[in-house]
Amino acid sequence: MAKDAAKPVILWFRKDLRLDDNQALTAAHRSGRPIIPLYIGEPAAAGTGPLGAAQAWWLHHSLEALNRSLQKRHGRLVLASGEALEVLRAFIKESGAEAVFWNRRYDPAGISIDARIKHELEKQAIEARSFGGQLLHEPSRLMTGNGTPYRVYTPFWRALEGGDEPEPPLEAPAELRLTSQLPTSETLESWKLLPTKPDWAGDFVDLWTPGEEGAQQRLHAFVEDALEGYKENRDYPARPATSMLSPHLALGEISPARIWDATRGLSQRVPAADIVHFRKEIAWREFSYHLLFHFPRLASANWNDRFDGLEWCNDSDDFEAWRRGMTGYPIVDAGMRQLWRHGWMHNRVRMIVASFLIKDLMIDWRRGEAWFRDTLVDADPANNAASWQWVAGSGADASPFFRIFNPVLQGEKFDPNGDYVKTYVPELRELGAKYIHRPFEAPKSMLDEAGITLGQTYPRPIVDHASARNRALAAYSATRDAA
Ligand SMILES: Cc1cc2nc3c(=O)[nH]c(=O)nc-3n(C[C@H](O)[C@H](O)[C@H](O)COP(=O)(O)OP(=O)(O)OC[C@H]3O[C@@H](n4cnc5c(N)ncnc54)[C@H](O)[C@@H]3O)c2cc1C
Repeated sequence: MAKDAAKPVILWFRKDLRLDDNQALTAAHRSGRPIIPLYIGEPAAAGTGPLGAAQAWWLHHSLEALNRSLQKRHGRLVLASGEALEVLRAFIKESGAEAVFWNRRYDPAGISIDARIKHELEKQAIEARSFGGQLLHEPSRLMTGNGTPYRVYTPFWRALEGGDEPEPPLEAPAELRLTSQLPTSETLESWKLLPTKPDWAGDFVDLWTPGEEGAQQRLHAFVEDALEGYKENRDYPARPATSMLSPHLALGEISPARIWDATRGLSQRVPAADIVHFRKEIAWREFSYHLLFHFPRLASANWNDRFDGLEWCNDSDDFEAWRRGMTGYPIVDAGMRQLWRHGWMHNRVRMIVASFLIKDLMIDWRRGEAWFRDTLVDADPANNAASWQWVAGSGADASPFFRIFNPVLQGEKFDPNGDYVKTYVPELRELGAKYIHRPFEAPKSMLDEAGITLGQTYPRPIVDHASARNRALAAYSATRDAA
């Protein structure tokens, strides 16, 4: 159907808060039609679920940054809240737009909302076009030889690595033709995305610069300074060794194709092993989305239903101690406090704290997943659920349940001098490396010298790891027997 080139196209931003490598934006630009850049605050009840508090902070700043980028191109972002279809219909009516373009999202709720919207708009003869770009490849692009989805990471990675290269990223259009009469926007302040009393996000700004410029800077700095040595260093939480791009990816301020592209042509300078290992992590994100897309129940149900019979303890005091970083295991407490302070946690430590919650405390992985969803600036429906299920042992290609991290040995291996612990658990700062991960074994004289009184200035362990491990293995074995 021929469309009137003077009629605007609504560019609906979602988890793609960028102008760079934005397929929907480029298509809207190339259509020659004036653009209405729109972001819709969709209510949790519409199916998308509530936005986590930490990510709400990020979203506020990211929308401001996107607005600034649009202002540089003589436009601005229009904000509206409500059910997406209703909002789009109102804007279509007001502006006379004949088309709506967006980039696809791949979480189950997003998919069903978008499918319905597309159907309804097309019924009204509105052109509704969706594009890729949140992932390197569409989740159905890579399938096993039998045409079924992958359930194991390594063959998935081989298919990704051996298949076609991702499409080269698109440059942001230098100029944009935006409608001269933009519809009225709600104010960002009225959305109340920022915490007020108390402002627990005060330290976030020390670490993060939301928005696509911040994402590009982070990528550049990582490729220049940390990619070399990534394979070895990435497991040590005290080293600034990983990209910290996850929150930027979560809201689409940078595309995976742009990141992938930045790792091309570096083989003269950076060992291939580091480049491949970094790409493999990007591929874990692809794999998580592949799983969520093909097995939507991954988000909330045990992927392996054998785990449905596992008897959880779900003790509320233990859960609270874990959330607050007061378990008496320094590496666990450091991780949980890093999460409070910066809305982010190092991957190695995420694995340790998740294992501790699930196996040492026997608390259902879904409670941990929900807490992470609320507190992580990079909360991501696919990565979060897939990773929690990976640690629990209930997921696809998961770590076996009986592989239970010892929080002391993990700390000693990956934070040998205790630098990471000392950053986030200052009350242990004066303790030497020998006992920093096991203060409960330190001689009293040494604790006195370090100003530590166990049970007062720092907690005693809330569980004994060896007994907790036996309890977990017994619970697991009972499930197996029942199966
Ligand atoms: C219990 C648990 C929960 C997690 N929840 C999330 C989450 O909500 N959001 C999230 O983005 N990641 C999650 N992860 C995965 C991982 O911890 C983070 O992606 C990573 O720490 C982000 O730091 P980075 O950007 O510096 O990673 P880098 O090491 O620089 O890796 C680059 C990118 O690759 C992807 N990536 C890296 N590791 C993984 C992984 N194990 N699984 C999937 N993708 C990965 C991320 O997109 C990351 O930004 C979780 C891991 C665990 C164990």
